[in-house]
Amino acid sequence: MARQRVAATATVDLMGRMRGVQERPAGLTYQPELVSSDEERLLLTALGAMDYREIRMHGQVARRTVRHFGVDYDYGSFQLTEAEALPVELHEVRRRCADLAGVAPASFAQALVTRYPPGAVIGWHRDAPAFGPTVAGVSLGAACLLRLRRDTAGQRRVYEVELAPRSAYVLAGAARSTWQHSIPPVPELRYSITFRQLRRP
Ligand SMILES: O=C(O)CCC(=O)C(=O)O
Ligand SMILES: [Fe+2]
Repeated sequence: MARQRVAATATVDLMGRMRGVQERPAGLTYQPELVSSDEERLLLTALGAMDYREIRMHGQVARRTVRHFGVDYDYGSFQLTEAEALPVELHEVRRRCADLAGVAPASFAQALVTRYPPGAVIGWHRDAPAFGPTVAGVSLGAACLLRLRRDTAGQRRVYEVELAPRSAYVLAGAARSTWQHSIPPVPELRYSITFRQLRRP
């Protein structure tokens, strides 16, 4: 989603550990096994058959590709537009994410499917402010790391969680509004389905 430019300081040390003081972000929820292996297979089949669109930001094409449902997001103009409805295969996973997040399923107006081929990343960002205070995501395929960081009075706070296949996470509260997050290169093909609310005017 929209990202904010940050100072180019090294994120990890030579051992690949994040630099900074460990702190668990308030508002971060992690739930393993949100979907079963059988459900994951069906979802991967459905997602594998979809078409994806490239993301071009600042003239660069990202390795990851995306498909939006409900509400589309233009990465160049930051505009939201209506997109095709959520396919029926994704209704149950949206319901479970909404349960986990404690929101109404229909409030997740947008579903973003992201396809990460091996080596694809998402850089440091906060999700666009046009979206509401709760974001939830499901991971399918390869595991990856979700990194979080925030800077306070000259001190960087960091946190890292492994996103196992079939797991879900919620970013709410400070984890959504204050912390930035990123995903370092994924080892194998991974998909995420992330759900967002629209901010009320
Ligand atoms: O792939 C994910 O789980 C996270 C993606 C993400 O941070 C985003 O689309 O804003
Ligand atoms: Fe994000």
